[in-house]
Amino acid sequence: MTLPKIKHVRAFTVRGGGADYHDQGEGHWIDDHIATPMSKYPEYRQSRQSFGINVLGTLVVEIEAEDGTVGFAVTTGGEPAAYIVEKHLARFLEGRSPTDYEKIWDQMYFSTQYYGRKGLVINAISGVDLALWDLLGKLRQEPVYHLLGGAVRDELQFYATGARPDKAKEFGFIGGKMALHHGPAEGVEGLKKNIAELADMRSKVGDDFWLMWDCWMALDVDYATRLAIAAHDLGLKWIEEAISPDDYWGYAALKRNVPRGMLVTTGEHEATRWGFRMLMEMDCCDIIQPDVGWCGGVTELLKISALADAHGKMVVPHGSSVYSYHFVITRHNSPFAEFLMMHPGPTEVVPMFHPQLLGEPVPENGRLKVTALDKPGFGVDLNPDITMHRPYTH
Ligand SMILES: C[C@H](O)[C@H](O)CC(=O)C(=O)O
Ligand SMILES: [Mg+2]
Repeated sequence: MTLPKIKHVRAFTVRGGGADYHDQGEGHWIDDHIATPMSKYPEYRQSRQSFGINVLGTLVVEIEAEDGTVGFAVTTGGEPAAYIVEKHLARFLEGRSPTDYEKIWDQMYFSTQYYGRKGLVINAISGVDLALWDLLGKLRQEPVYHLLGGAVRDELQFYATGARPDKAKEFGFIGGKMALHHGPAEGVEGLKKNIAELADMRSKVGDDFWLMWDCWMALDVDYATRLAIAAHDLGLKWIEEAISPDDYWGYAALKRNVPRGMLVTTGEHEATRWGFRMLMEMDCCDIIQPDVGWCGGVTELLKISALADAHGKMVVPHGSSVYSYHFVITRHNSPFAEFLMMHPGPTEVVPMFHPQLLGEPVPENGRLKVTALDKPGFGVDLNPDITMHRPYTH
């Protein structure tokens, strides 16, 4: 079957939540004194927005085929990513068949390698790749998870990330991951406060509910080791992104240092098969957490996950909403998924990329039936009520 060729690629920016989920209003749990690599500067300790965590905003990529069918995707990247898509990447798609995603990915990656490889450029490539898979699904009238090999189970199971694992337990999630609030610059006092918060939450959720810590790259190996040892009796299931994503040697040391049974996880700020290969060959962690919108998109994630499978590692993508769900349901080594609680409290379950997507499924009782994904492409629409801006054209 010959599919219509790609006619046009467009890139837009959007502000306010959605794929740039750190772009939230005041009083949100996601910006409340969370430990970061910038916490050593007291003036940037209370709020991540103070050092610019939300400067980029959301990137929307639309790919229109000759028959008028439009695939789209959202990721983090905003205006600079829109420039890269319009001025550089679009040339590798227009006039081509949407079936040629391997060649398109290869050309996007190698043509930008001299200024790309990780970060913003790979976010832009991911956005294009996801929009391409959405288009392919729409043209073939099949959900993306069919195109990835089909479901290996009937439903997705989720853990929730947010400040209220006790609420997450009530909502039926299998675990709760909290942001760590105090980093090394807050000394022993801060470390004690961290442990007290974990102890308080453990007393609320009971012994068997998973509790995890997201350290958002804020620690060093020594602090992370001391924290892990202190948290062991409180049943901490995993310690996430404890140190800089560039410090593969530190992760390998941390994995050797943590108490038996505690898992080390990382990878949400890692990209491509080559970055993840490093994490695996150096035995840096137990679970890798690629963000589908930041690691290179679905085309690259398939390679990363095959590598992880061969290394006996689980792949539990970071956030990524529907882009993660359509992948996780197709992989045996992705036994559960993350749900980022975007309600400010967070005391309600709301769609992760609200308000940008329409029809975005949310877990019920911590689960999502595969049938919730049974729509063409990624199964979501762009909300026509959001204000989109197209800063560049080509
Ligand atoms: C809560 C974390 O600091 C971050 O905002 C989200 C994240 O890293 C995750 O969901 O994982
Ligand atoms: Mg994380």
